[in-house]
Amino acid sequence: MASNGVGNGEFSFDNKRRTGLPKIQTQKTEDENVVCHDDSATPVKAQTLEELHSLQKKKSAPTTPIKSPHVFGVAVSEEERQKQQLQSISASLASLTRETGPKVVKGDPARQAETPKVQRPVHHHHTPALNISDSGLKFTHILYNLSPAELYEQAIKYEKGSFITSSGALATLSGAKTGRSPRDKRVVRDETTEDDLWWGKGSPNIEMDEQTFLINRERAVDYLCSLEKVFVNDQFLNWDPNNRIKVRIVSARAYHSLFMHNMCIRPTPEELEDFGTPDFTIYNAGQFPCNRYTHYMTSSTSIDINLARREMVILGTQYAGEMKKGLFGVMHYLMPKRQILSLHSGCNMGKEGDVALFFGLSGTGKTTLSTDHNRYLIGDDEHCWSDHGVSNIEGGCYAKCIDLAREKEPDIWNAIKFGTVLENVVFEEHTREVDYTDKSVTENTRAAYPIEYIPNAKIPCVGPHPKNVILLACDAFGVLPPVSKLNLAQTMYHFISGYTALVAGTEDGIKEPTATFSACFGAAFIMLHPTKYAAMLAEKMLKHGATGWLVNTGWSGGSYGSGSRIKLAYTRKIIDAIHSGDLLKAEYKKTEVFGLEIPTALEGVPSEILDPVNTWPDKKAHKDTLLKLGGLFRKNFEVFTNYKIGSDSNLTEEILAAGPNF
Ligand SMILES: Nc1ncnc2c1ncn2[C@@H]1O[C@H](COP(=O)(O)OP(=O)(O)OP(=O)(O)O)[C@@H](O)[C@H]1O
Ligand SMILES: O=C([O-])CC(=O)C(=O)O
Ligand SMILES: [Ca+2]
Ligand SMILES: [Mn+2]
Repeated sequence: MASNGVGNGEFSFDNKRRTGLPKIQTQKTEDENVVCHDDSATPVKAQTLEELHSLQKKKSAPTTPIKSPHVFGVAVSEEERQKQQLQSISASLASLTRETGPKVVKGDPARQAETPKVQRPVHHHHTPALNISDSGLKFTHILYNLSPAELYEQAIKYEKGSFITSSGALATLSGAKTGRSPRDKRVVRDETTEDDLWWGKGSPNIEMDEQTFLINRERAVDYLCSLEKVFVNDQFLNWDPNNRIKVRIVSARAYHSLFMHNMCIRPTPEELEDFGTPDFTIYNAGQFPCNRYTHYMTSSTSIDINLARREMVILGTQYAGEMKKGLFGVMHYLMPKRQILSLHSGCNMGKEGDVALFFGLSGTGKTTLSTDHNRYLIGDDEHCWSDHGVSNIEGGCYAKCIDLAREKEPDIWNAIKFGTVLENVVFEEHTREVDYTDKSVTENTRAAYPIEYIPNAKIPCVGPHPKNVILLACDAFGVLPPVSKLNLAQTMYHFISGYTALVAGTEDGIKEPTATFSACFGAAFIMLHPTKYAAMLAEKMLKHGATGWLVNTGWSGGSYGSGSRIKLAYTRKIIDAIHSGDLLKAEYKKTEVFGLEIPTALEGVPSEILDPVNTWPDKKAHKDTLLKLGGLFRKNFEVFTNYKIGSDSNLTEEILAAGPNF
């Protein structure tokens, strides 16, 4: 026992010769001149609590002009600029059957002090009383480009299911829909889109007419204008400054506003001053259903795109991903018109400037694998490839959270902090610790965060031409090799096929994997025929000498149920070897049926798993499954056999020959 004089079962707090707690000093000591009187504090600069609170805040940046604003070279006053901005928002919210837009005013109606006293409509001219609706008699309060902190307050105060989690993220519920509704996505078919777009079997563009669009638009706008307040976000898409698109998002929920704040590119205060008229507008009236008696409406949900009007209307779903992916669809139309390829892919860049693209359907690993601590993240989901290189379309990431673990995905884990929207997760009531394994609300739990929350994000999110094009498939059949090197024709074959096999609904016990084929790894978002995008990709890969790879992030050692998912650590080793160039130099052999070139050895990955047949205990079962998958690929490709890809019929024939052979 320590020789501090305290022994025999007694304990002490330190090793000084003391027998008990230090005495609390109540007497003034000589060297300290501490005064403890209540009246010693500096006087309060306010007479009332209200006044005191008003001292907390100073005017914030977005409404403060940085430089004197000009319109057509003529200086306009700040007051005039504010008026123009409100006019623009009122015009966005205008019903098409009434002469004027709603009266709009900035600020939260609950905070009267912040609401300007101007009770004067934006449009001064006298409008016939006949055309005024009830919602036209009142002001619609505009919560314009609020900050994350302001949006947190709005969400927590007014939206059920909004909570701050222990790491500071905003937990929200998206309501009845916890995923996208592709069967309710419609596009207006008019003279232009008739010829431009891909219609009919296999196309994601379900048609609607202009009139029906206007009915739904009116329904959304009337709903939004009937509210006390609406959120308006003015933001950008695409980091390529020459091909940037201005988007306006009008929504009823702080959740939607914060989600888009994170996912689109955030304008600087200066950029906001010059914003002007948006190129595209979303009306998100997600809480309000569409009218089933309206032509074309097959459910209470409708996501409607009108390219001519440059508008999108959302009714009957609050899932925020509809906005993100709806805009992606728009980019899939606008960018190819400018000879720019739009891609459903992640993208990152090595220290040497080597860029890699990661294609794949939902859940195959775009976000997980592009978020790589040793590389710069350009983006996780939506990119453009132009003559100048790649650019991210978005300003944020949207990561799957199910079974998220700090050790496996540290950068994503750490990005879930203040400002991040956490959708549909379950958390401990008291500590607010999120349980990422809990699927009670949905398996599709998600985190949306600004890209700069990833420490090695490449800002601005642009990079040179890709060196590697990695096609990801989560093959729950367990027959595709963990990695294969592809020639150009094979890359095109697999790009057009867009294969993955996930296992749905784990609750009801083991289910058969179901193959999904989604052209260009994003058939739900493309607007033109898949061969148009494929031809552009082939041309770009050839021109810039990019190498194609097929990586199976799914099963090994058997199909779902008997085998297991390939360890993320192994997939990361494979990806590292692609980036470093080591894999290009490896020794290869060809597989049966799919004719894929697979490496015989790769550092950090057990050699036996590189050829799936080695990992299957039942060789016959392996062969049967391989043939079954080959058959599914073949059947899926039938619809493409009559199309020419690019100007070269040689490439078309090569692509057709690059599929399974048996
Ligand atoms: N070997 C593996 N490789 C990649 N991801 C894996 C692997 N094993 C498990 N996973 C898990 O699979 C999921 C991949 O999802 P990810 O968010 O990357 O999908 P995504 O391709 O970005 O889809 P979306 O387009 O829907 O956002 C993650 O939850 C990840 O942890
Ligand atoms: O859009 C979504 O909801 C999520 C996503 O990224 C995808 O499905 O590709
Ligand atoms: Ca993703
Ligand atoms: Mn995606």
